[in-house]
Amino acid sequence: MTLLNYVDLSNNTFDPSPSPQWFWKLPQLSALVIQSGRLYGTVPMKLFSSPQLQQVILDGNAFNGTLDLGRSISSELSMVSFKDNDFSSVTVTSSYNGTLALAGNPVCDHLPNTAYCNVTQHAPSPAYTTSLVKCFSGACPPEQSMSPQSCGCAYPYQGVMYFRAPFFADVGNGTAFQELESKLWTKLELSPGSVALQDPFFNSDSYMQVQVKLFPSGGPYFNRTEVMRIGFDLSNQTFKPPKEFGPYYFIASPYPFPDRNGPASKSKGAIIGIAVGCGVLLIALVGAAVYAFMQRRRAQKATEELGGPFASWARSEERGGAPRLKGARWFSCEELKRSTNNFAEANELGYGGYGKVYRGMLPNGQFIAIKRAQQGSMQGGHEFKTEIELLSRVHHKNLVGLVGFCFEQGEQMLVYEYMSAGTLRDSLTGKPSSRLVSSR
Ligand SMILES: Nc1ncnc2c1ncn2[C@@H]1O[C@H](COP(=O)(O)OP(=O)(O)OP(=O)(O)O)[C@@H](O)[C@H]1O
Repeated sequence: MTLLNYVDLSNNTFDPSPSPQWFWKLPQLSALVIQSGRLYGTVPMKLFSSPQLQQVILDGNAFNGTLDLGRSISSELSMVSFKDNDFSSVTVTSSYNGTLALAGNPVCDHLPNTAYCNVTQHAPSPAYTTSLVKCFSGACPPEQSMSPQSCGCAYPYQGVMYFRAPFFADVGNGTAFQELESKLWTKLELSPGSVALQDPFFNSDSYMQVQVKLFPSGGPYFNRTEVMRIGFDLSNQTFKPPKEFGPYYFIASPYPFPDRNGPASKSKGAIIGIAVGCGVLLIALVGAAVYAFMQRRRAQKATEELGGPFASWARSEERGGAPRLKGARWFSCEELKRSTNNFAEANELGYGGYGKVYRGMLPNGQFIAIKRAQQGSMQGGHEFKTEIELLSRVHHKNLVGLVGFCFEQGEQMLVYEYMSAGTLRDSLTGKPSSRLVSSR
């Protein structure tokens, strides 16, 4: 606590209370600001003799009785403001040369024309703004401003300085603001005159707000390092303003670096880098497309080499490869449909455990018997393959030879040589064989 030098407790909802003891027990205190703090009673005289004290702003409270600054007023004290309190009298010695503001106290009913009671004493002159008269007139493009040093347009580093408790209330105080300008360009290592201050005013928090513009000296822009350095010095309050400005904080505006303004302002190196990168990417994409195309062609060729049925077999089968057949071939469903006139009823030869048996005729005139598996007798692909491999190997004069098979579109069909003489039973019973009904 003893190290506190700046106290601002304004606008809090404290319980109404008299002046706290610590008011005059903080040896380092330089500014005491409690506006609308619900304080009442008398103000202890000791407060004003605190050795470091420069500023007392206790507006909007309910202090009453007599305001007595005492006889040993701190030589540092320059501002005492008790506006809108209930003081009925005031005692101040001639040794005090600073500002005393008492507007809004009953005492001013008796002393309306004194400087203490002048309501407008805070703004006696127009707000200070850095002069550009030597630059004649002339407008700058958006985001640029005219430098008071070179009179040229440039991109300033700018922001707002908030002085929380300046020791003066006159926003037209040219001497103070010129001192601030000079300290800014000196401490921030800028060219003399390259600082512009604009329209200082007291905001609703009673902070003095000043728009600050700092101009580059070697061109229209600051570089990143300079912006970081200046921004750090102001934002972290490494920069110390003249004493009468008191404590402050700084809110910077974003800086419009040249690379934000589009590709035209990008460096040559960056453009070359981007172009090379795009070229490499394009070559890689073309290479990938050619490779994919070649792979597809190879896959198609391999499929064609495998042959229709075996390719189909390979697609539908996970286990095993194409069947190894002897003298039997693959038929497409379409081919067998045509040969039986779309499996016409008239071409049915019989019905066995496997399913219906149809008579058919191939385009070369060969008759065939087609055993078409019905739903219940369908085998797994692997079993079907094993069966046709086995059947294709069996050749005997008393056995019907396997001509081929069909395995696609959910069909399993075995194609045999057609026995025109019918079955053994037919021969025994003397039943004649049926006439072939062909689609042709
Ligand atoms: N190669 C063929 N040539 C002419 N007709 C045939 C031929 N194979 C079968 N058939 C006819 O189809 C009918 C059914 O034959 P299929 O061999 O399917 O029955 P199956 O003799 O009961 O034997 P399985 O029970 O093993 O299927 C036979 O009765 C016959 O009339």
